[in-house]
Amino acid sequence: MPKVELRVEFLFSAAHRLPFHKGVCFRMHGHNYKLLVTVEREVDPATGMVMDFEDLRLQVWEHALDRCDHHTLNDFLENPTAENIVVWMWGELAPKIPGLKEIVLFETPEYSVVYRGAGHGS
Ligand SMILES: Nc1nc2c(c(=O)[nH]1)N=C([C@H](O)[C@H](O)COP(=O)(O)OP(=O)(O)OP(=O)(O)O)CN2
Ligand SMILES: [Zn+2]
Repeated sequence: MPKVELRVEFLFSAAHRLPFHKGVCFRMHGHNYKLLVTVEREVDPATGMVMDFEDLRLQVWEHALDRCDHHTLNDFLENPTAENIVVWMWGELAPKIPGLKEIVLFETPEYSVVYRGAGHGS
């Protein structure tokens, strides 16, 4: 069966401060984050789906976003840069979501990070 990438978009809000930042991000502030989660699997011939979009949505909220949305990220990440947040999310989601392929985290509409797991790239 063909492999297809399935992607779901999420929006959440969180507060953070960057304790090692030399600029204004040292101070507590917030972002409306956008998250794109991609799963790649073979299409199930019985359902015609990689997985149900709704199942992926529920799993991402349960395993990662419920900890983040309307919370202070410094409560569980020492230095919650976008890079550290996306790596933390990967660690939470990869064991639960077979075929997790890519996570993209937008901290602002212009600034984003992409992570595909430790085995990807050099
Ligand atoms: N490589 C990284 N650089 C920066 C990060 C990061 O996580 N990784 N984070 C920040 C700050 O969190 C900062 O808040 C980023 O947003 P900012 O540039 O302040 O843009 P805002 O939209 O929040 O504010 P405006 O003043 O309205 O532009 C910095 N760098
Ligand atoms: Zn910030």
